[in-house]
Amino acid sequence: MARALIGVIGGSGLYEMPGLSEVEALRIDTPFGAPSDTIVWGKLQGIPVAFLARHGRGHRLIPGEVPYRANIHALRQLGVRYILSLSAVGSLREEVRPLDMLIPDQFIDMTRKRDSTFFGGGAVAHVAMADPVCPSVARCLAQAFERTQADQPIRLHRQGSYVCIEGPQFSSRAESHWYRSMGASVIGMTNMPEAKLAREAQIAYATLAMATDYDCWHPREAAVTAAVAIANLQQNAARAQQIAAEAIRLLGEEQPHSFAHSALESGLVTPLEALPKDTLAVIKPLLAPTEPVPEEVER
Ligand SMILES: CSC[C@H]1O[C@H](OP(=O)(O)O)[C@H](O)[C@@H]1O
Ligand SMILES: Nc1ncnc2[nH]cnc12
Repeated sequence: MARALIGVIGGSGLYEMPGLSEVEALRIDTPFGAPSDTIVWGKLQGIPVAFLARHGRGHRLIPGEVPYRANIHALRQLGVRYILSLSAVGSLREEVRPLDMLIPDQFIDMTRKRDSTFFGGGAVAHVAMADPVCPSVARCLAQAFERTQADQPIRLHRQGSYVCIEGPQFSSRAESHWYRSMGASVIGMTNMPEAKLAREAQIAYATLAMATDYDCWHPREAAVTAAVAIANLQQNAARAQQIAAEAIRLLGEEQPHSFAHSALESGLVTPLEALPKDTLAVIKPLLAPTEPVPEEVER
């Protein structure tokens, strides 16, 4: 089986990862069904990368239909240690202007009907989510932002809370004001339970969020529409891909240890020998330590 160090999950408007060599399309099966699409494996400057279009190429899956468990399980089967998530978001703060980028350091989960754990079926785990984002991966994204050229003055915000709603409808004005009152900076529909599952799979996770609109709270701006969000995202897509590529290079060079990599050491409550056989088969790939990738990568 192919191995990858870094998984890139491309969101709305980001259905491919340019610049990969030795590309292969992988169909990976998981106990939770198929991922959103084939996983595109390739090397970027010698670093093995697995790219997955969150909504499928052609944008076929609404946020609630994205098979989050299959996506994370499949990336983990490939040995992925770091996930870069690329996402469109609405801004809930005046200072986060449309086209700005933000690296969330917190998530608020307002989703209602998504499978959000690999555990159950006789296996109990409670992973820590106090700090859901890996600071090292977030730093690499921020450094990558600084190092890539912008043809327009886009600003980066290095922290903020991302509130994740069920969707697919955008929020009502009352909800938008409520999320602002919670202290959230940006709003989206996909990063939960993705970030929770990444933590359960012991993968370090961070998101590059691209503001496309002011949702519907702003007194002087029109309420968001999908067409406006996509149009604004398209303006930023090439830059986002450059940032991801540079972050991959930085992560590949540094391969930082993350507390996410040992999340189950303290999180798994049921003793391994007490796990039902079928359940063990499902979670075994999550428990295996992920190995740093040697300089000369073997496949
Ligand atoms: C088309 S705008 C709404 C859509 O975009 C975001 O998805 P992603 O995080 O995959 O970029 C948002 O969460 C909605 O799913
Ligand atoms: N305003 C918004 N609400 C939820 N998801 C979004 N993605 C982009 N803009 C959004």
